Amino acid sequence: SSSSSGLENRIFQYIDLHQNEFIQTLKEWVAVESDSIQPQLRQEVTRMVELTADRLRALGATAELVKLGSHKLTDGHSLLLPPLILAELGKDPQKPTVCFYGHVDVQPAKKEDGWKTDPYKLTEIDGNLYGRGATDNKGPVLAWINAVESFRALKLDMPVNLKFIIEGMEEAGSLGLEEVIKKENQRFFSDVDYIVISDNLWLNNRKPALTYGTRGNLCFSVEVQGGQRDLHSGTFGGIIHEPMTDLIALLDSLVDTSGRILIPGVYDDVDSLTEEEKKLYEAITFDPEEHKNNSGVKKFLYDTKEEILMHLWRYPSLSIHGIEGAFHEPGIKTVIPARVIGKFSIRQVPHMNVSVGERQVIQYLEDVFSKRNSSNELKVSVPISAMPWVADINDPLYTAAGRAIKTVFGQDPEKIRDGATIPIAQMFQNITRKSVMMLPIGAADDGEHSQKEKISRHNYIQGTKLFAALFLEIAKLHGQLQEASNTKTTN
Ligand SMILES: C[C@H](N)C(=O)N[C@@H](Cc1c[nH]cn1)C(=O)O
Ligand SMILES: [Zn+2]
Ligand SMILES: [Zn+2]
Repeated sequence: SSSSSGLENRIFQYIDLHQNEFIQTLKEWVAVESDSIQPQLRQEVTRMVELTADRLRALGATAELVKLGSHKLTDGHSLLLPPLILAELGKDPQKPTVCFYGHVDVQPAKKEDGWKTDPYKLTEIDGNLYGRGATDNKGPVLAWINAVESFRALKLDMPVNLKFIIEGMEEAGSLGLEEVIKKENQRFFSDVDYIVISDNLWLNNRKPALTYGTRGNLCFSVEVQGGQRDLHSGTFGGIIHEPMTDLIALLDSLVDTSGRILIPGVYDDVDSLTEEEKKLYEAITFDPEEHKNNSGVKKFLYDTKEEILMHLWRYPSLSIHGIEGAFHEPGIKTVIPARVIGKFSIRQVPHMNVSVGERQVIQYLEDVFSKRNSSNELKVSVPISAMPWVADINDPLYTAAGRAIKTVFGQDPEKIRDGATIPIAQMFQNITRKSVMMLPIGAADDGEHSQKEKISRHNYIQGTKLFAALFLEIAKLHGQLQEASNTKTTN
């Protein structure tokens, strides 16, 4: 771009010339089925974490693998968590220290789910790189690494010190991470100035974004247990309370047809809408039609840009995700399942409280269940509770990122929130008290968690440039801040 310096142009040229190598590494990473949800794939997640640590070490970083212990599965078994990477590159006290957070685990994906390509074989079609984890989050993690690699390959001094915190359990709620952050607050995080996360998407396909808020996620497992084994529906159908019927009634009691959550008290702590906030929504560039096309559905619950964005960002939603134990194969199996587990979650918003939400939901489910006079047993558990996050957009870190975006994309960023969750964001902010920013590089149509997940070649490569430009902007900004604080002290 015309606003970039000679140094930036050299780096950008290097990145352009080496793009096929960067894509090859992404291909190798996508080939690892590092699905953190399915227990039988846990070894692959650990392998992916180790691969990432090796890559960081090849950059010259020190990378420590921190053990996170184990967690309990719904069947009562314990499973080891993959280790967490804490890595460091550079310790110059004159330079600012930027900590990058990312994850290398992925959501489950099978070809039979309806993928047109093998989800674990990165495939380029019309400039898009399809594969599980391409955008969520292996592509952005690699883009950051590629940016560092470019400085090193050109034998350029890194303008900032770097730290990396890379995990393998984000998609399962970042299990074990909070304890490490608390423990490391006085050590690993003590000299960190800024924390950057790149694990969400732009709001449209062309305009880059800076994200200052996300929703939280409170996940529930609702187990209904009848007898000890599945039964023939001809021999027992009509004379017992069926667990699945109870579960469907419970799940059906959660939201109405307009998407409103029916659990009493759920909306009590949602921030009220101010006139000032309303204006923010009016100014945002967002095309509901384009968003609808990205989703593949015929109609949204809301029509206007403002209503849609508010219901994604500042109002809670409840989604039903699945039922364990139910017969789901093709054909009919005339069975009455003995034990079924329904899974749903609430995307919480500021200033809803996680423990209050838990209590409200459990109380409501118990009330609905007791009215059914069922002889079955109900058990509700909360496997994941992730808080919503909001940051101060006026923080200097956002200024630096805005400048880097302008340099690489030639336009100012859209300042957005996101309806999804990055469990660690609010924890980082609450525990470390550092500036936290989300700087996405994926476009709105990247299809995170879907059967068409991709990152475009363009966004992957421009994203790599963006991170390189960010290092330079943070260093400049830090110099300015330092100078300003020195002048103040002298005066
Ligand atoms: C936005 C991010 N890439 C993501 O997909 N986060 C997950 C995190 C999560 C929440 N509950 C369980 N995992 C998400 O928002 O679903
Ligand atoms: Zn993610
Ligand atoms: Zn995800």
